[in-house]
Amino acid sequence: MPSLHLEGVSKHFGGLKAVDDITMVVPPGEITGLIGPNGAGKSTVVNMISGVLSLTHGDIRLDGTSIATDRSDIVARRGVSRTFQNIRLLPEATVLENVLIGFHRREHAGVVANLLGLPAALREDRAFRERAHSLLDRFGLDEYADTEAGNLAYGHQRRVEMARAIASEPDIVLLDEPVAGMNDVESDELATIFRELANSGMGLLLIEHNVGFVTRLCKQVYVLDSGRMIASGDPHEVTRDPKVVAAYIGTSKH
Ligand SMILES: Nc1ncnc2c1ncn2[C@@H]1O[C@H](COP(=O)(O)OP(=O)(O)OP(=O)(O)O)[C@@H](O)[C@H]1O
Repeated sequence: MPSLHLEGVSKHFGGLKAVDDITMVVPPGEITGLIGPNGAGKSTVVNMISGVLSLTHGDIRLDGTSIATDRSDIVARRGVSRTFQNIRLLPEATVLENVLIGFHRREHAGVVANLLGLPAALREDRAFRERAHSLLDRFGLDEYADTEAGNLAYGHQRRVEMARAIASEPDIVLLDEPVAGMNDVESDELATIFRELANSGMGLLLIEHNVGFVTRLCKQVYVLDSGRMIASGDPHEVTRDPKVVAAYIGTSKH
């Protein structure tokens, strides 16, 4: 399973260095954390990895191959998938249909075969539906398979987004604040799923405000503040680092 490397990555918006020369690794089979106060640059990092934003400097490599200039659909096809901080489901499509969209990367039968309804496409469709149901089951959503996604409670919508993100069996998945707005029971359930995904070999990058959640789950954590990487390493040590404490209570010098 490949790992993801960010090397000297920067993003400038005019004079603002939203991300400034950061280097980090997301290894396979592990949950890696990316934390930092509001405006630190976390979403900008995710947007650069996933091909939504271009880089000002630096390189992003997946298994040694640069993906830094790839468009977002290519990045997804190469095996890097993501969820969004603000849920992006098709609200009028059913939960099952939303998850089926996630299989796009693995579609082999081809667009023409699909349009003509040829047997290979039909078989693939059946296989995808079965897998989508088992994913929904894993996320405790199967009873909602035929419900319009927009009618689900917020916490359930977030789960649908995660099911869709892992439907393509990505090598790396970027989770942008997955437990925001969830209670402890819901976040514990997700923590179990995240551990299972990592145990299956997937590399997870967890972007979170909830430092306790990150500390419990991650082997390695990176801390951003005003675009700079101010600490990285074991989460228990990093969260005691005076620079990190200062950044979180807003006393860091910029
Ligand atoms: N498209 C943009 N144009 C100009 N500035 C931007 C743009 N996107 C982000 N920024 C700025 O870059 C900085 C980093 O923002 P970013 O959203 O990456 O932070 P964050 O750590 O994800 O914050 P939060 O935790 O609040 O989501 C902020 O100062 C933000 O205002």
